[in-house]
Amino acid sequence: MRHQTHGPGPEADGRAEALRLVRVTKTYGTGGDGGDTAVRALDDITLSLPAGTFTAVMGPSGSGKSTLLHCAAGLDRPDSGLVVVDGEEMTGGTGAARGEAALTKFRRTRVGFVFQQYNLLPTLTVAQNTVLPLKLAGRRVNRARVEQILASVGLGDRLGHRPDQLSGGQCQRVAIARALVTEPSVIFADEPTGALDTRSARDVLRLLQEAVRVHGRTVVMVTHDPVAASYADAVQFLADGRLAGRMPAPTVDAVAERLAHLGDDTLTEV
Ligand SMILES: Nc1ncnc2c1ncn2[C@@H]1O[C@H](COP(=O)(O)OP(=O)(O)OP(=O)(O)O)[C@@H](O)[C@H]1O
Repeated sequence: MRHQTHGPGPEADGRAEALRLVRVTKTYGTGGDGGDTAVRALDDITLSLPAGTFTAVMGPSGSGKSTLLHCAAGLDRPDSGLVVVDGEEMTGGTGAARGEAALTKFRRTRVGFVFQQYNLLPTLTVAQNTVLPLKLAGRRVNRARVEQILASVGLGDRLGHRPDQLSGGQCQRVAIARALVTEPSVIFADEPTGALDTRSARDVLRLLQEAVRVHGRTVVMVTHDPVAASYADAVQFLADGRLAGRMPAPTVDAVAERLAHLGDDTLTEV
């Protein structure tokens, strides 16, 4: 089954580039290249995502998905290579790298996040959690606009509730509203449906599609679930820290089949 977004596909010409990674490398641990304890989580990743597209990132455990997301989102710094968001270099391993404060400011205006565990502040209401990124950025809060966004994620009647009064699916919908409120170029979602039941997961995935189709955002989502990936315009596969193919218009079966053979491909490539 394919979950169409009805938006333009990622192959459409003439669209701005929302995210570009150029030769991004990230190694954890010490020992340098070839060292015993060093793990090369990302190995020379070059990737371009057009604006207004929904991409799922998939691969075996340890293949570098979270590291890719974190480096692309400016939550972590690559050792080398460039990350360009909305035409502007966010960070790099060279002298062009931004300072921490500038990077934080850049993140607040250009990117949004949706995490598996929602990351809502428990003492704040739904409305307060949603406007938090605006407050942190010192931006004006347009109350009507916030209410409109919360209504669009089905929480128009829950503005005063706190996270412990909500279901997991509702919490994730608050997180999506929070990611939309700053009107970022790119929304990064790390296993956004990992803690949800099937129905809540479907609602969240449809909202991510709407973020692309209605709000014009670019969504990059890490997932283990072929069903979740089938909501995206394309799947980018990773294996051993390297890109391992791209699948446009993914179906559940095709994604599952490709995942099952990712290791084979890696073997035949070396
Ligand atoms: N902070 C860290 N310190 C040391 N090694 C790390 C760190 N973070 C990740 N790694 C290693 O880097 C590699 C890639 O990890 P990453 O978490 O990006 O993979 P993943 O594909 O997201 O895995 P999973 O699907 O299990 O979440 C793995 O070998 C992992 O052990």
